[in-house]
Amino acid sequence: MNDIRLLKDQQRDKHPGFDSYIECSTRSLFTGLATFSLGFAGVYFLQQVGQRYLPYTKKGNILVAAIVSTVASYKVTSDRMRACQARWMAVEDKYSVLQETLDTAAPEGVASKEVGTIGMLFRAVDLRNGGETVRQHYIKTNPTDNLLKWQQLTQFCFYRRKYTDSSKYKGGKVAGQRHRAINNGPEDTDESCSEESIERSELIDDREYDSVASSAMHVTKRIQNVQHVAIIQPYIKWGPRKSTTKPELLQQEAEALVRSLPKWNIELSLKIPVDTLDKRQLFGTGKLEELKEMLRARQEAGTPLTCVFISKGTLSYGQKHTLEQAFRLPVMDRYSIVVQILRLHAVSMEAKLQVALAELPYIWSQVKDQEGSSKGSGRIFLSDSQRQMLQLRERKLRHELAMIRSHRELLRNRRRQKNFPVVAVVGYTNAGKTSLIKALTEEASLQPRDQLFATLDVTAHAGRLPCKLEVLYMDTVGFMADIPTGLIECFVATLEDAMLADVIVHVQDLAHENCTEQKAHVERTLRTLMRNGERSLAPERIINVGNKVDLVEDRQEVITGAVSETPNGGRLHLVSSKTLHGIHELLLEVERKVLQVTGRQRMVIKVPMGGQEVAWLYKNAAVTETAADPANAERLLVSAVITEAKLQQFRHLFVRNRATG
Ligand SMILES: Nc1nc2c(ncn2[C@@H]2O[C@H](COP(=O)(O)OP(=O)(O)OP(=O)(O)O)[C@@H](O)[C@H]2O)c(=O)[nH]1
Ligand SMILES: [Mg+2]
Repeated sequence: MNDIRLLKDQQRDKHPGFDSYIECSTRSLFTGLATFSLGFAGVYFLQQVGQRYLPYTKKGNILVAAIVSTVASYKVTSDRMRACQARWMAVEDKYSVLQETLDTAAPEGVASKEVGTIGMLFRAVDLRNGGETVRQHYIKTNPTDNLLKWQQLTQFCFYRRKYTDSSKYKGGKVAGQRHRAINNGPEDTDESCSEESIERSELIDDREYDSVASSAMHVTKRIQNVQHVAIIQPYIKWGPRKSTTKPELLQQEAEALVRSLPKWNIELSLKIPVDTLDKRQLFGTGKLEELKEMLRARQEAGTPLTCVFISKGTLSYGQKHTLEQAFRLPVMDRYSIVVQILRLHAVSMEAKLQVALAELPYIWSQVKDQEGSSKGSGRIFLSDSQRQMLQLRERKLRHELAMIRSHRELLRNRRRQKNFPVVAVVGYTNAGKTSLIKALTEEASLQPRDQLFATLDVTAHAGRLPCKLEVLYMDTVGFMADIPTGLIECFVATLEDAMLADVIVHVQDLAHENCTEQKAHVERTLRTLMRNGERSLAPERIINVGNKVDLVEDRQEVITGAVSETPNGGRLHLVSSKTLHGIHELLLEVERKVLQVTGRQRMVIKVPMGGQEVAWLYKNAAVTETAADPANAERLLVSAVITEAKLQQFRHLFVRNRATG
């Protein structure tokens, strides 16, 4: 008995529509039974009424009634059962939109657990007829897709299974190369196929890992399907754990996170007061019932919800499980939504590896919660080999990242040798960091986007200061409050460059209602980062910039408020990266700070025409202008920005030589 219950629980976990399917089939059977009884009684009665015209015996009457009612009951039951199956299929489809995993118990033949993209289709239906049902279902649910596409997809599956069967963890470079070629399409096959890059791609494109990750977080690599999301922002109304940020603003941020994912539509957005964020079902029983009812009513009214986003940093396994059972929809938290955004926006290999590493603490915490809270059944329960896979993956990711970082260190040293002053641009996500760098450097290729975490790679962009000195602006990953530290820690290393920069520009979004809180959060994080780093957050290295001033021009109180919040008498530079208002003044300030912090000075040096001095200056200082000396035709006036050390060297090499010579 207990075994059956356990089996049922497992099925429930794997198939969210299981319960309603059982319910629906039971109803169908009873309806069939009722049809039989009523049909039998009805036909028998009619025969009795028409006895005069139907001259056969009572036994004959019973036989006719039994045949007619059996046929009717069979028809009703089978129609209803088919409807139940169709409903289950639809529910499975909705659920599996977020989970591309495939039942490991899939029968031999078409399916393999390596199949990713169409895993959800395989999962939803019986495969025993070689995928024919799948094909029918696919064509029915995707009327715009043709058979060709279906064939391509199945081929893709077969190839993937064929070439990825030799486990990536056992080596097998050739298999890996093919796997990668298939995975990324032909355009990627030209890429360098060095051992390192292949190994890194294998780490990123690991189907076995993907199935664990998608069941723990509901995240996927390829966001192809439209999602209909209900956002619920819980907030503590009273007490010491009450957030300093207004719930409306938290809710807005949650909405902005969802809007950062293409094809994700917000169908419903609510903020709900709670006593604590730690309760197993998060909300009070009455509230939970109300929410369940509301979501159900929405679904019935034709709003096709596909997931619920509870805007809390991390939900424990127990909370997630309870809420998923209650809502009958996948539930995501801030961590998993941010991971989904990061997966989407990660372009460089370093960013991809970092996102991959950022996912692991979450999966481990869910496994730990699950083991602590239940008997161990359920979706993300890990087998021993999956645990080993995760541990090995973590080690490999750390190793690869360390390699990339040592390369980054090399680049940093090279930059130092070249003596480029570095200006890091930091700030809350979406504050306009990329836009500001675009305005400062006039680099057309930069693409600011109205999305959270649009920039995930630290990139350097050359720009010229008004004195013609060349500087490097570093674009960085944005900060965000209420993101678990485990997630951001992985990106901290990319911020190392920013922390070691000569000058730090802190961009603030003046048009954002929560500007003050955002600023405080960035400063807190910077202070923590600096504590671990080599340099301090001295005020002379910081330039505070109030961006998007064009959006608040008519709201003087916003500007006055922001200016008065700037600490230690520091100035807040009001700019608009869009209209370029205030950009020139900001450049002058960057120049002033760069010269001050790096000990550089602007000077005009008289050197002999055609001498070694000019070449030396070009190599060791930033020459901004040269002109003939009006007082002496044999001399040249060289305007340069030069460090104190280089100036001493120049004096030592040329001035003393000249004096002695
Ligand atoms: N009106 C106005 N919009 C701006 C200004 N600066 C940036 N934006 C807009 O703000 C949005 C975010 O700009 P980004 O430069 O991508 O912001 P970011 O800080 O780099 O964002 P992340 O990389 O996602 O952290 C874009 O839609 C920009 O067009 C400005 O001065 N005025
Ligand atoms: Mg950016």
